[in-house]
Amino acid sequence: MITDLRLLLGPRILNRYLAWTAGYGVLSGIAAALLVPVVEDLASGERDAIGRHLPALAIVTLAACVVRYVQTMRGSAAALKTMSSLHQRLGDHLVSLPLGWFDSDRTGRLTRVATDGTVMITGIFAHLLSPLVISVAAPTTVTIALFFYDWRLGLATAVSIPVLALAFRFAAWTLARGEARNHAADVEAGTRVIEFGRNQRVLRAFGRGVHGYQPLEDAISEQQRIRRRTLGHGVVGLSVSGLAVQLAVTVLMLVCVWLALDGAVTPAAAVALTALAFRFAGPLADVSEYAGAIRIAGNDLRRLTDVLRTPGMPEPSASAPLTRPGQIDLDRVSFGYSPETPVLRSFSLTVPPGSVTALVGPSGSGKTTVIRLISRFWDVQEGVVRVGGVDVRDLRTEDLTRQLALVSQDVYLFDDTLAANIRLGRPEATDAELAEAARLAGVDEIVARLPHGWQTRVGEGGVSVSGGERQRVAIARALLKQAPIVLLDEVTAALDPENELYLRRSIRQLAQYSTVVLVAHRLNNVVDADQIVVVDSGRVVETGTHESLIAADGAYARLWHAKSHGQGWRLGGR
Ligand SMILES: Nc1ncnc2c1ncn2[C@@H]1O[C@H](COP(=O)(O)OP(=O)(O)OP(=O)(O)O)[C@@H](O)[C@H]1O
Repeated sequence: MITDLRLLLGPRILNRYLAWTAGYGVLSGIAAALLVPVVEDLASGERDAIGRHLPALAIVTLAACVVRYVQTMRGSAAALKTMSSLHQRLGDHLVSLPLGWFDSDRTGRLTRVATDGTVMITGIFAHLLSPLVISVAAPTTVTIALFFYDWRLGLATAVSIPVLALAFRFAAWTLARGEARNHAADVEAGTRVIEFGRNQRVLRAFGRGVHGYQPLEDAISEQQRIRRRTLGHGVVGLSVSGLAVQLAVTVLMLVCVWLALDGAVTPAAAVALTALAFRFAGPLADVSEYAGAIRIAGNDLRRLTDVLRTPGMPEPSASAPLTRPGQIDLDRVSFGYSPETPVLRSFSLTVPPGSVTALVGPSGSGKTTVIRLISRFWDVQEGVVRVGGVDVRDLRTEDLTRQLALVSQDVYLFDDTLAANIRLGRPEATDAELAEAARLAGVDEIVARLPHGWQTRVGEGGVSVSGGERQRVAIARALLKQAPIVLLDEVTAALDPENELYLRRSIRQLAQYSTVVLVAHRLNNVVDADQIVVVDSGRVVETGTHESLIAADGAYARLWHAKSHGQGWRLGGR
């Protein structure tokens, strides 16, 4: 865990904090140990004796107060730094991860880590680490001091330490193991709740929204079962460690009584030593709880640092200069989402600057994958993808995204106003530019219909506007961005004639200053393209204009005729 904390805070801050905390623990142990000679001095009845150890106790107590102050301030600073840097570092790192990393299970775990996990980790400094270090440092100091009074008492204390350590380890282990199980169950239940909320429409359409959704119910009952079991195990662990502490105190008290009866220590010292034995055991009783809580927080910390250690896609420190602005090349690209199932095989394609290129082909042939590779959501396994003449791996993410505007079929709108959602493309755009993009994409019509016009919030995911309208907003985003390359991934698939009209108008506008790559199912949307690329089973099987491809009477012509006869997609005699 310390290694994980170092990764987050840097070694200097953490080591200094630990040193101040241990220093406070040692000083408070010394202060407690000094009580024995002070009590002996008082019991001696001599006036002069009072001044023998009292000043030392006062100095040590004062020093402990100062160290405690510094230690608390450093703890708060470390907690604040952790809090502020956690989300920042997590966010920075997440954007460098390939999109394949974000499967639904990981998203559920990430949600937990980014919310409860970060709070727990911040709490390590505020509530956990310092009591734990103090609970260990103070009793260790007391044990050493006890050796100075009487080696038998020191020995009894020292012997009890490994027994107590074993009991604490056991308690911490039961708590942490239980938490790991709880965490897995919480993630599963959380993921199912999100799925249930997001997919209400589908569930209701199939009559499952009202009568319950079995995977969610199963996940919740499993979560409850695991929590009950964890609670039981945790109680056993804490009881064992509590019992061990009581046993240690009893043994130490018996040794004190025995030493007093034996005449080895005065009765006053025996009373003070008994108090010291309690001082030794008191903090230890808390150790198992702190250690358990620290282990639990440590689990969260490990999950977070696991995310931070997941290698992102490598990035150069500076982007290579663009040699052919607006051009896209895929040069003998091979790619599969998993190594055993290749999706693109030696795929080559050149999209000249300022042209409109349409990718067509049967479902699952790899068209969307081409768009994703151009956007560098994944890295290719073989070959090169070039944007503006440069390998996308030689461009920094911000430089690559500046080159591209991507509109996909499943548009996500943020729960904000329409204006804010469109401005996502280019926040610094003027109001006039925003209005023009909105007009071209037909968003102004939506605005006129909404109760608060431009200021209407569209709800999470854009629930208060229709699918076709969301599509228009996404097109407006792309228009406003004025990127050199626009990628449109099956944007026409779910559009009614009115929305499609706006889309065609927008594409014409985009084509005036951008290279446009369009994945299309409806062939009537591609007839005007400068270049039509027919993709089948991850390969380019034909390239040309609508007329030349019809004349060639190949795969495209078959598609075209099949469509004309309402037979759907079919290529290469399949
Ligand atoms: N994230 C993913 N993980 C694993 N496999 C994927 C993923 N996305 C797509 N695939 C698979 O890759 C293949 C190509 O998918 P792709 O979406 O590129 O095809 P497409 O031609 O765009 O299909 P469609 O026209 O139906 O959208 C398909 O077999 C698909 O199942």
